[in-house]
Amino acid sequence: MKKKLYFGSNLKMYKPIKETVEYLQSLVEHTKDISRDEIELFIIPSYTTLESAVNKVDRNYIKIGAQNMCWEDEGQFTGEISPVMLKELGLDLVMIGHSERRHVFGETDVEENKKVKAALNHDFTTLLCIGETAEEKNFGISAEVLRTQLKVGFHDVPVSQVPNIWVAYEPVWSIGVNGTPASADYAEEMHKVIKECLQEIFGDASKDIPVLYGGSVNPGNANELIVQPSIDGLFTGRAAWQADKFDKLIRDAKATYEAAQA
Ligand SMILES: O=C[C@H](O)COP(=O)(O)O
Repeated sequence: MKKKLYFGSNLKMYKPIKETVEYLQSLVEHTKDISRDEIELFIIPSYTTLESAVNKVDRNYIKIGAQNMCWEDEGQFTGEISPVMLKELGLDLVMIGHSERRHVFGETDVEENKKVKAALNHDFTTLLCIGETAEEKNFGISAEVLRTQLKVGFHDVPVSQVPNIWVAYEPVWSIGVNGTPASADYAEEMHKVIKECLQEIFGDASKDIPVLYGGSVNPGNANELIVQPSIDGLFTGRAAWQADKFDKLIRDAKATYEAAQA
């Protein structure tokens, strides 16, 4: 059966307001003929651009999200942004536990769990990012690491909230300018581990949770990744930051997936 494909990008700490809005508007123009029953498209720009982005971009075509969020509604948390503040902007989704939050800023699985629960309780689509480091991979404990991140990250999350849950698998060693993309076989193997673990946590309801691959996705590997049975979408950084190039990557991947289903 043909599944809906998910394509998204995290803009990290790139693109100020004007550039972000132009990029989003251009991405809408490029992709608006592709049925949103067949693809889900989302972009996660920096905080300072969000108000302009939600006001100036047609969100029938693109969901817009935040890159991080505090677990408390308000309080003595200098420098943090609360779910209430993000809700006020009318955002669609919140990303939790991106590799750079975990490994540059030291966030823990327990903190990600608090954020996941807060985001779900505020009715955001909640994208939990997980992934093992190179060292963990070398020790042969990738599956154990992913299972831990999922079991702690979704601890105490009721099955009723599954419709708002997305997961991105981004091996830390595959991300960014120094990253090495995971092979399609390796990514598929890890996605299977993730789907089995989600089944343990949420039962059959977990079948509706999209699991996206991220980490040096590019025009050279997107097609072989998207045809893997356990990969539901591509979470892309650098290769998505020009609207015309991202549009082409999406169209090529979609066509390759459809050809493989025929
Ligand atoms: O959030 C996106 C990931 O960090 C992937 O970034 P990248 O495609 O530039 O490696």
